[in-house]
Amino acid sequence: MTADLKPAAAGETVRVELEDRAYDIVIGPNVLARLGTLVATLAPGARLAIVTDSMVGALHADALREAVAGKAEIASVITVPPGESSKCFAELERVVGELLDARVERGDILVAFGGGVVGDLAGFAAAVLRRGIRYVQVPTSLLAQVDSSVGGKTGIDTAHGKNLVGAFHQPALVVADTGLLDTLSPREFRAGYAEVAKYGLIDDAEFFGWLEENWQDVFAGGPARIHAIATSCRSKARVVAADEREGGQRALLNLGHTFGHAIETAAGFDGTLVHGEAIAIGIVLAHGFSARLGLCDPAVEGRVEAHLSAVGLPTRTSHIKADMPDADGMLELIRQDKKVERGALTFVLTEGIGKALVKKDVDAATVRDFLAERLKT
Ligand SMILES: NC(=O)c1ccc[n+]([C@@H]2O[C@H](COP(=O)([O-])OP(=O)(O)OC[C@H]3O[C@@H](n4cnc5c(N)ncnc54)[C@H](O)[C@@H]3O)[C@@H](O)[C@H]2O)c1
Ligand SMILES: O=C(O)C(=O)C[C@@H](O)[C@H](O)[C@H](O)COP(=O)(O)O
Ligand SMILES: [Zn+2]
Repeated sequence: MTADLKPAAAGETVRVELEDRAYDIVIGPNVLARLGTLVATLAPGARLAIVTDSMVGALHADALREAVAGKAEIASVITVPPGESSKCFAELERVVGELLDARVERGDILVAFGGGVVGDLAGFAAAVLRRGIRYVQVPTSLLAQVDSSVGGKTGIDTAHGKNLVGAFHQPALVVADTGLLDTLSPREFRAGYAEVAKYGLIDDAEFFGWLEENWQDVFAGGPARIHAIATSCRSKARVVAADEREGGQRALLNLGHTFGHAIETAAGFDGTLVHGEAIAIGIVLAHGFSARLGLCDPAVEGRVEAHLSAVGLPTRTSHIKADMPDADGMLELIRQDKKVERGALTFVLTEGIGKALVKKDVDAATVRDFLAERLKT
């Protein structure tokens, strides 16, 4: 462990600079204990409505109750089933109904206590309830701590694809207690790691190199893990502050997602393939496709795949399902991507490690031919 990681061991606060909607991401071990004080400062007298999933609730709801005891009243605790299938209209309707039953008011605060599924669903409920109430993200998975709790993308999936119904609604605060990750399954930790590696691949080759050297320490916990989470949050906060609604450079955070979301949708939202795993495959495909278009050296894909595969992530569709749609079927799913403009495809591609770029007007037939080849591997 290098000496420069020591200050981060105690944690760090990252600011998302968004003028009157700026907020802090408080990162570190035991920061959950500060939640009551932080919320009472943010909104004195506000009641809290907690949204969680049954896995996180069973493990950590008591700690959350303790953290807010005497500081803020809990109006309601709403529990959804764990997993991607909860990001749907039916669960949204149920959550909103329970919030209204509890007479949660505009001045109250919703607390999204869970992984990215709870964060996206609860954030969307907060965006639409009484035309918008404030919410606090308390992310409990690695993926949620490094990505989904920051930036205000909220929403649900439909049969047409991922995140197709939603809203931009920034949280008022993010409290990422890194100690909560100790109960996360190795599979879910690995899935979140795909989004950590993504930040290095977008624009920070040094961070990617550091991950290649130190990923085992990140998995083990301690200062390296906190360093990886804080570095990821700083990176995302910078991009979101510069382009909140994805008019331009925020699309870089979608590296691996055009292929990845299509693969995740094709696999069904049943847990066969979780988001981070689909993104790992999508990241490898994005690098391979960049090489195919002559944007980068083919060796780059090999380096990326070697790292993701070393940590235990899937990197090929054949690892997952025998009955994936064919290349035409995948292309149809890709056409639902939110970056499509006037029917033309946009991909986040790369010129090398840490050199991602947004490429518009990508030829659909070239994508189909590339996929036809790759879906066999
Ligand atoms: N809004 C965004 O910017 C953004 C960014 C990335 C991903 N996402 C979305 O996030 C979702 C994926 O998030 P995820 O990977 O956190 O999945 P998730 O919310 O399904 O959590 C993964 C699993 O881990 C469990 N879990 C969470 N925290 C735990 C803990 N501390 N201990 C034990 N178990 C725990 C959950 O119950 C669940 O079973 C996807 O829907 C994806 O689209 C959104
Ligand atoms: O915050 C962003 O912007 C991202 O693209 C982060 C992604 O990791 C995340 O999966 C996001 O939900 C994808 O957004 P979408 O707009 O492509 O649905
Ligand atoms: Zn993602």
